[in-house]
Amino acid sequence: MESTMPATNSATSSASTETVLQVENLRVTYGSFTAVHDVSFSVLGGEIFGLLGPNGAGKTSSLSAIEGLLKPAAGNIAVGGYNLKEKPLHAKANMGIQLQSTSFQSELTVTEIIRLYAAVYGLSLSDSEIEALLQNIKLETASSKRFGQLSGGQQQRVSLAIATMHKPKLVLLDEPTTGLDPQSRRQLWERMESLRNAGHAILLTTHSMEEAEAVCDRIAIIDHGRIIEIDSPQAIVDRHRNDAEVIRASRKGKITLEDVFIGLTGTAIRS
Ligand SMILES: Nc1ncnc2c1ncn2[C@@H]1O[C@H](COP(=O)(O)OP(=O)(O)OP(=O)(O)O)[C@@H](O)[C@H]1O
Repeated sequence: MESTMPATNSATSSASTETVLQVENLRVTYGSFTAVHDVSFSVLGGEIFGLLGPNGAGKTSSLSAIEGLLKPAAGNIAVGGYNLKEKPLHAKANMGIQLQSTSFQSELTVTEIIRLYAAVYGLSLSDSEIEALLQNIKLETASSKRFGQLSGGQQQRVSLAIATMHKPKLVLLDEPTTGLDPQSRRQLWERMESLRNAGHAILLTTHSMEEAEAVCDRIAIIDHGRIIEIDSPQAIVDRHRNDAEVIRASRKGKITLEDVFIGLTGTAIRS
């Protein structure tokens, strides 16, 4: 079993001591197939934590279990101190889940969608609060545009704003920047960092090593449903820079996180 205690490193300096998400011995099965084997990790307030892994490694299955969308075969998940099994409503009230853009009604305007989801969270937002929210995501001039008319980056910003409007302790993002251009990706990274700096815990899945290095304070590399490394990106690179497989994977004369990732998970294409 991996240690559930975060390693100490300079990248986690904004992290608080509050464990916002605790995952212990999580197991997810589909029939007789075990997709996630005894996965354990924790995420602190003020920390961005990334789950990295090849296709089919078990990232989405782990996230879905944490979101309460699928029932784990075994293990414990606690959010904000509330056990998801025993206090599901309390645990879920502490989570903000970024929905895919396709989940939103494309014919509604941005303001209508924000009002709709505010109501779902039991929030009543005044016009000036909605205006402030739109300003915050630089969409003040797009309030009456239909959601379907927004660019991918704008849709992602609305989606993240909705996921965080009830100020959840834990924010869950499944491949949040896939398909975005570099400008939109940078803006989203800045939003994540400001959430982190405001004390939220952020758990994201990503295939991007660049993203992991740029924004994640710590990462877990998951392969075949098991965590094989957990630490800050730099500490993981430093720990494996002399591994023969990592040196073999190196392409640019210096060891990158991607080289370590390939060295640890292999070069075989996953289904
Ligand atoms: N509903 C399902 N029924 C059966 N097997 C499933 C189901 N969902 C996922 N799996 C399998 O579980 C394993 C983990 O899948 P999961 O989607 O969690 O991986 P992932 O790391 O998110 O992959 P990707 O990067 O491709 O999104 C894979 O082998 C996948 O085929």
